[in-house]
Amino acid sequence: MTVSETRSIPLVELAAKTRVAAQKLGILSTAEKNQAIEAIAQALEAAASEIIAANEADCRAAEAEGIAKPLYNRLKFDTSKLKSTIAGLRDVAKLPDPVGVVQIHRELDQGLILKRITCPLGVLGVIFEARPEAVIQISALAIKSGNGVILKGGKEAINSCQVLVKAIRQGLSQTAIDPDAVQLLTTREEILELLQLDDYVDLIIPRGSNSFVKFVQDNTRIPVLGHAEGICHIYIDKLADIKKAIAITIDAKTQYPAACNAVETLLVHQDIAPGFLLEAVTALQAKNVELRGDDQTLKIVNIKPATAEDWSTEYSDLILSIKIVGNLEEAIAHINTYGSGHTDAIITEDQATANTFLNQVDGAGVFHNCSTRFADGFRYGFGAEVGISTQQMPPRGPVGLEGLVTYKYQVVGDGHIVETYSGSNAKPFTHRDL
Ligand SMILES: NC(=O)C1=CN([C@@H]2O[C@H](COP(=O)(O)OP(=O)(O)OC[C@H]3O[C@@H](n4cnc5c(N)ncnc54)[C@H](OP(=O)(O)O)[C@@H]3O)[C@@H](O)[C@H]2O)C=CC1
Ligand SMILES: N[C@@H](CCC(=O)OP(=O)(O)O)C(=O)O
Repeated sequence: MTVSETRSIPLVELAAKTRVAAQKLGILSTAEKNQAIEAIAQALEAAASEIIAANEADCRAAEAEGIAKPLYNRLKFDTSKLKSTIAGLRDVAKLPDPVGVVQIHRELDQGLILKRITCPLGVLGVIFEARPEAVIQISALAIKSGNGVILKGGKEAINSCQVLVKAIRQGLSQTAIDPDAVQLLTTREEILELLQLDDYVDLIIPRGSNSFVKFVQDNTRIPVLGHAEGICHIYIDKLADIKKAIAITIDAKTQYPAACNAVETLLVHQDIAPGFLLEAVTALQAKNVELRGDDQTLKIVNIKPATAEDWSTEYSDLILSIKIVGNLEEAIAHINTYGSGHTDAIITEDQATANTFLNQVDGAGVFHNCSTRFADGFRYGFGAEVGISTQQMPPRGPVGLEGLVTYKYQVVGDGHIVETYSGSNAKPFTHRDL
């Protein structure tokens, strides 16, 4: 039985309760929020066997449905993943509180003081794929940033999500935070309903395909922070160190092929192509990567031909397309045409070439001589991430605590009026930063 089937109240009431809980949460102290995160960590540890059993049930069902191996690996939530996710949760508790940060403190005139102070957004609606650790990471980030959250995970992870949210709410019940601050939805129908609740939900974060993110944008008045697909590239420059290039390519493709920051297309400078490709293809095939090349590549190595569709495909699997380019400009043009603004890397020992790439590739992450798989909130020191924003406006890339707060301007005077500062005798502002 799903949570929605057992839910006794309409979604609008559930969202209203989340909003009330979030309003109380938003004004709690850092210590109270950190205590709540620790209580969740302990509740998850206590529920470990139930969590693992629920996930095993999800994995069995997904296997019976013939889930692809990389997606199965993303769904699988074993003891070691649980332990590392709980460690990440405790890392979030150690991070500075993103709420109440004074970003601007300025005297406008004597006794008239402006402050810009960060505050929570309110209630977040986060829709994500079948990745159980996302439940824990997003809940922790929401709590620490003072926000309520309504979660919806991928259908394959339904049992895992239910048990995890049950444990999180159980943990919260021992703390100053109302468990209603964290809610779980389980069906697509509920998402459609959620999108209409602009009186209760302040931000929708869809993690999914471009078409799903667009669907959400087209069907809600709530602001949307899109986390869409990752068509990530690695450009192997003519002055690349071949050893580094191969190690980075293998990592970016095979370390977690279903992740959105895995590489999908390799662009290779024509001058280095013969030497690099012979070695790289052997190494990639040894890791069971299926390779698809353009006409130039096929002249050097015996792999499948790529079609035009390959350049705009996110495989989420052990498949990699390869294209030979004449120069850096061609590589940048290809990425800016077919990429998804997620993460792209250049491998080169030439700093000037690297700088041109880092400046001219338009994306949330531009990397030099390292794997695209570093695009991740935990690895950036954010403790965890809500996901990786692929939109142009901030927050962009891995979204951590700072991406979940807004700010307000606080102005304190002592009877000050604007009339004093206008007209021919206008008093000048001091505009002095304090
Ligand atoms: N940038 C980022 O941080 C992330 C990007 N992605 C990208 O998302 C893409 C797809 O990932 P995938 O695993 O297939 O996830 P899906 O797109 O299949 O699912 C993601 C979530 O969206 C829901 N959903 C999908 N379509 C609809 C719809 N039409 N109406 C309502 N709900 C919908 C799913 O619900 P249900 O399961 O119930 O069908 C699930 O909860 C990939 O390109 C991946 O890179 C994924 C995660 C993070
Ligand atoms: N940052 C994460 C990947 C981001 C993410 O959520 O991707 P996805 O596997 O598409 O759900 C990681 O490096 O594992």
